[in-house]
Amino acid sequence: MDPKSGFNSVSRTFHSLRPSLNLPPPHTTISTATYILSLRHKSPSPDSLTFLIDSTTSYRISHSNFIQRSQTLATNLITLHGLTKNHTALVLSPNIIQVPILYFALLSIGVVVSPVNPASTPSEISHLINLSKPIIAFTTSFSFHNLPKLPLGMILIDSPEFDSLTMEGSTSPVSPVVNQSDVAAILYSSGTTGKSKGVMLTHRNIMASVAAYDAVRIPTESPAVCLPMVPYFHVYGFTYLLKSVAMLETLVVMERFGLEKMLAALRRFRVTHLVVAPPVVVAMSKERATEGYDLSSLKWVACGGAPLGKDNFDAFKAKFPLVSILQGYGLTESTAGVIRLVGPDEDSRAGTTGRLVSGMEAKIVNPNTGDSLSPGVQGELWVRGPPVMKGYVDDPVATAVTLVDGWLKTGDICYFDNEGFVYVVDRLKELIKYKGYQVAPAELEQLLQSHPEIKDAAVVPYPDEDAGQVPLAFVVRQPQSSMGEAEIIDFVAKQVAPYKKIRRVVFVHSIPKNAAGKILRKDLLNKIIAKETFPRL
Ligand SMILES: CC(C)(COP(=O)(O)OP(=O)(O)OC[C@H]1O[C@@H](n2cnc3c(N)ncnc32)[C@H](O)[C@@H]1OP(=O)(O)O)[C@@H](O)C(=O)NCCC(=O)NCCSC(=O)/C=C/c1ccc(O)cc1
Repeated sequence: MDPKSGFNSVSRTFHSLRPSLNLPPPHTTISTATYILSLRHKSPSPDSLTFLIDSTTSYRISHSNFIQRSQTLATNLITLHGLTKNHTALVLSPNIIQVPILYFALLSIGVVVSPVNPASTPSEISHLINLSKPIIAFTTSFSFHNLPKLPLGMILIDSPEFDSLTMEGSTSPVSPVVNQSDVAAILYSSGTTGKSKGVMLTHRNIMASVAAYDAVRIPTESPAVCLPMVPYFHVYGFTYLLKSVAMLETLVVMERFGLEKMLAALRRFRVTHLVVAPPVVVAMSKERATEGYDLSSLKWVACGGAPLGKDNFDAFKAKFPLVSILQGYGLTESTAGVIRLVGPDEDSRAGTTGRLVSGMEAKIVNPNTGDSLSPGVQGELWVRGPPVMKGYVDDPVATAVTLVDGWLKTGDICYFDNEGFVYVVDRLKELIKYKGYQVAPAELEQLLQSHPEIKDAAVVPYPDEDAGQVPLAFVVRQPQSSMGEAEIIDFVAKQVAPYKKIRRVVFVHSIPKNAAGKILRKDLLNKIIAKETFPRL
């Protein structure tokens, strides 16, 4: 293996250059929660250290109180609500202080956590429920009306009843035997096409994700104060908050993004680590956007979920030269970040998303020939290692297409340089990334095609300065139809979560397809970008 790039020219595989993972032997019975608690002894901070701060009320929960509450909750969920190992619990909530307590409690008793975006519509939620078959739901007073009845009902986590469940009753931990190979969480991803799929992540997958942070942990004089401005219902926020338990960090919890609210919280709580998707970096970099805010505590911005353009990186660095931007790359299917930049030494490398995290291998594969390619050559990124998912729930076909001999085919076109840094250059899979969220064109196309006045439709990613990409629809109307753009946008908006909304419509006479009937999305997109106008094609 070349020690500089990590490339083995015989196996044609890239290997991680980071320190190795510290995981228990795979057959030991241990839950993610117990594993995370075992990592905490490495930190010098006392247990009385604050773990959670509600950014609105400033209410605080210490690390020791967090553990106590999640253990009390776990016991009560078993004894009072009949939850047992291998049940699935749906969690429909924005980022509120109760969510980390709930996740940790469920993981400790082997109940499968299944978090869902609370902005989802009832029909989207029904689809996810059909996949993961939860027995109980945990939600808030704002979202409960979107849920159907489940066998063990629902618990409102923003209620006094939930507070009692976390504080009253036995604190003696209940510990069902949990195998590392047991499913710990089902998160949702579009995969490469169509409707959402349930991604099964095992306890070991999540342990590996936390262990990768642990392997490169940099000792700090005072504990990190982190503000994850990403949703806890996606894998990025989900794993970030778990690693913050392991590393005895402080988490500032903010329910919804607003630039000024976020800047005020950064200043007030002396945040050192901000965790975001690119639109937040773009918003902070704009002229005068941060005027009047003392952000001198900020040391690191972790940025993932979508690529951060070089111009955006440069604009941020010009404004905040002392803040390190550490990009990362990961998928729900890889239990979040599998490629990351680490430490201040690597942050000056604009354009790269980092190096393979501990324990990972990768290949760059020519999508046409299947050949594994060398450093400097572009191809599809395949990754293999302990955080790679078990598979998609009840979907052996999609699983077999995506996982080949343990290799996860990412659908992203990348290359490695001679020092093991990865550059993401294009996307093979047909996905739109709106503000770091996945939007599957096929799902929107099916909705459009269900309208009686629409004869055919295609949806493509259209570049957008603030959101990264927005869904743009090409629509062929029925001959007598005179429906307009607003009507079409509204028709779709009523049926999908807001991040999936169609943002622009172009009327055309036909949709270009190949001989097999596959929409030629790139052709449509290229025509429009070349012309920069929206003519009838
Ligand atoms: C903070 C963002 C960037 C911006 O927030 P926002 O502008 O308020 O928008 P929202 O995303 O909250 O909501 C989308 C839309 O829905 C609307 N909305 C919202 N909730 C409502 C409501 N309850 N009622 C009504 N309207 C509403 C909201 O107003 C907004 O409308 P619009 O302005 O038209 O876009 C937000 O979009 C965001 O957190 N995005 C990140 C998503 C994310 O975590 N993606 C990661 C997926 S997993 C992954 O890729 C992992 C990568 C990874 C990589 C490296 C690692 O090391 C680790 C991990």
